[in-house]
Amino acid sequence: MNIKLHVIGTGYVGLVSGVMMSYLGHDVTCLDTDISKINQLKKNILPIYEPKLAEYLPALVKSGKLRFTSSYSAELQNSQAVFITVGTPPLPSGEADLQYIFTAIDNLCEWIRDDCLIVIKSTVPPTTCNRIIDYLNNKNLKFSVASNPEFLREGTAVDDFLNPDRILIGTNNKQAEDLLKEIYRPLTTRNIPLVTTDLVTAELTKYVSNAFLATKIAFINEMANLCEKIGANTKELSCAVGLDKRIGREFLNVGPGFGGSCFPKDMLALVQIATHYQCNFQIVNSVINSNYQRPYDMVDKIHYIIGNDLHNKVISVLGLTFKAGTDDIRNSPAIKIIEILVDKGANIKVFDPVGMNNAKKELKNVFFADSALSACKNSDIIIVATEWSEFKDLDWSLIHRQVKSPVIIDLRHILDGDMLKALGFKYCLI
Ligand SMILES: NC(=O)C1=CN([C@@H]2O[C@H](COP(=O)(O)OP(=O)(O)OC[C@H]3O[C@@H](n4cnc5c(N)ncnc54)[C@H](O)[C@@H]3O)[C@@H](O)[C@H]2O)C=CC1
Ligand SMILES: O=C(O)[C@H]1O[C@H](OP(=O)(O)OP(=O)(O)OC[C@H]2O[C@@H](n3ccc(=O)[nH]c3=O)[C@H](O)[C@@H]2O)[C@H](O)[C@@H](O)[C@@H]1O
Repeated sequence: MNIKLHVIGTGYVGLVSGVMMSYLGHDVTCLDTDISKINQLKKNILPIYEPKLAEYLPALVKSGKLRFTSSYSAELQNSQAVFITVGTPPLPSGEADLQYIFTAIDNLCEWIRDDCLIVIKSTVPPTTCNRIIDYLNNKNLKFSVASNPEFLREGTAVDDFLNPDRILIGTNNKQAEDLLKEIYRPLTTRNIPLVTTDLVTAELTKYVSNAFLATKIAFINEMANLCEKIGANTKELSCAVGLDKRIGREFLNVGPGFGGSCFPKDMLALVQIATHYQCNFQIVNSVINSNYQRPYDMVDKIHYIIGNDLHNKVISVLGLTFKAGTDDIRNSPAIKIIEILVDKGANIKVFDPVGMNNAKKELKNVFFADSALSACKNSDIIIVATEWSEFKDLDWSLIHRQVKSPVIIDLRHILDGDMLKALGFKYCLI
């Protein structure tokens, strides 16, 4: 059965969810108050870089099953469910800022029909849905509210949407549950697990999942520090440890620390939630502190290799986004490392295959090269900060001839160290 839906917010989650729910057969209107984004989308231009998404957009728009708008209007009266996917950034305290959620709710209420289901897909602290219900009740409005947290990752969002490990829906009434089950039926008929819970359990599950994944990363990064001192091979260690099914290989890749718009903010929000309920979260706090320290450790390593005085040193940084496959630089460890190095007086040359435009808005006093090769010219040290696969395929022999000093520090463990050493590079891992 095709269902009429609105998706509020066309960011990394809203746009993917809107496009893909339309692909599942529903009639979807994506609404964002950012007019420039909507104007681009109306011309079939994606305002974000997300692999595969562009393959779906034009045909769905042409078929009339996917529409874009920048205004809350009477068109909302057609919708049976409205998914809210606006941002929930951290306040200075770390608590999630819910202002965008409540603004969206205020705007919606004027238009949606009485039986419309409001679905919160944004990551929100437990009890938020109940708070929304109380807020609506105080205005004498009786809309149903459901929680449907999203687990997709940037860079693989389309595949993650179509093949999730689970779909999670939190509801407090059967009609809401049934409608959400119907919306996801094209996926659940393929045996994708659908978990139903109450509202607060669904909301908390999202934070616990992100916190567990972030903990795995911080844990292996800490172990990598020991590997380096002892002379153990971190990559082999991660593989061997991860082969234990109880542990699992995923999220054991050593790197410069976790970044992105979610892990860092959700860890802070979880601590705030725990504190509110007088729970002392020692593990989560340690993970936050350990990850905060990580870029500084990376800079110490650079000092160790090329000396304490960074003035007159040319440092080439390959990769600016918080991970490969996205143009998102929010909380990117690469950006943090560069900022620390700039403060120390280093000359920084940078290149990223898709993140340059976003980085230009953020980074000051660095040289933006137009290719990886050009970024590496006359370099004293090359830092690989994001795991873009194209960095593996660079002409390293040519780069070797053009650097001042042939040193590479591979923060992502993606390059072929033996090949680079054979070319004459000093190849360092973390
Ligand atoms: N980025 C990701 O990969 C994932 C994010 N999440 C969660 O999803 C939520 C959204 O995250 P992103 O998509 O990254 O955010 P984003 O910042 O990319 O997009 C949010 C969008 O909402 C729009 N917006 C804000 N207020 C609005 C309003 N009142 N009406 C209509 N549009 C409005 C903004 O213009 C923006 O386009 C957050 O809670 C996040 O934690 C969950 C899973 C994955
Ligand atoms: O709530 C969210 O926003 C999303 O957050 C993460 O997705 P995302 O941030 O897009 O990307 P990840 O692949 O999880 O990477 C996060 C960070 O951890 C780092 N990472 C990841 C895996 C690893 O083994 N090592 C590692 O350092 C990445 O480089 C990146 O900086 C979760 O994986 C998603 O399930 C969740 O929906």
